[in-house]
Amino acid sequence: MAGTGGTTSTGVTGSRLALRVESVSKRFRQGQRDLLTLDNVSFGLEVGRFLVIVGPSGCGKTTLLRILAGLERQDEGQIWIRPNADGHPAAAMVFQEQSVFPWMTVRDNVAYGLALRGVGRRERSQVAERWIRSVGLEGFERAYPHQLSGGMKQRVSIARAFAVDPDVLLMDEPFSALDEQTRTILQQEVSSLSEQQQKTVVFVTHSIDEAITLGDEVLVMTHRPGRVKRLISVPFPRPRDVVGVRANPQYGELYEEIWQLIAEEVQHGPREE
Ligand SMILES: Nc1ncnc2c1ncn2[C@@H]1O[C@H](COP(=O)(O)OP(=O)(O)OP(=O)(O)O)[C@@H](O)[C@H]1O
Repeated sequence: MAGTGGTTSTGVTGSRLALRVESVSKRFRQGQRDLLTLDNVSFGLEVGRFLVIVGPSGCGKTTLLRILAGLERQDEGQIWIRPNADGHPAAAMVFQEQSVFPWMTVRDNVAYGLALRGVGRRERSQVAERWIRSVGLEGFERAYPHQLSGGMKQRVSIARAFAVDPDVLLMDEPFSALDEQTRTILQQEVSSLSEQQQKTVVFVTHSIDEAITLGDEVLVMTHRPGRVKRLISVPFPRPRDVVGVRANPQYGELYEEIWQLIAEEVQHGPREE
């Protein structure tokens, strides 16, 4: 099927690469055997680009993100993330589950990563309060997570990730547990904030809609073992209106293209390993 948005090369050679994944494979021990989860995955991403990874359940999306975050180690291949000159962390992760600490106030949750880096109390508070405002939680600085809605807790997680000023944001289905309105509002905020702050983002989702509305590029993975099936450019410029983009005729074409790619994988099932 013809690509509506054009297929990009997995071997990006631009001089401003933010990260590169090269021939990465990963096995997990399951019972008596090693299960190949990621198989020879390679792609590159330029600074400031928003990459969304989609693929059938269990194809290794979270595993790939965890490898990028340094939480898991690949068996083969290499990961390169542009070194950060000012000592800020190269990458920060926003998880699927609400990962805020229930015993900390909103301010302390947002400042947590800064405290780990040894930033002084005064600066921590200033930075945290700025990010609390940016994600629309002004007035809730002293609130505890149990006093917040699910959407508000995810805003805290997002503010915490931005507050440490990482070059790369790794987001694992951060909106999957939210209602549609809250999800749309947070999609717009993450799209706008990442664009304003020139962050490079790797974002995992099950939603084709979310992939197209947020992504500059969509990486479609195969069924387990996960491989790169297609890397698709989304032709909509940013800053982007995440609702307005759905009215673009190319949105429907891209949706159909990505749906077909995933459906092929789901129908074929896992490969021999
Ligand atoms: N620590 C682990 N030990 C053993 N197997 C694991 C471990 N982590 C992941 N796996 C296996 O690796 C495979 C890929 O898991 P992963 O969570 O990366 O997939 P996914 O594409 O993110 O799935 P989903 O879309 O359902 O969230 C699954 O078969 C899973 O059971």
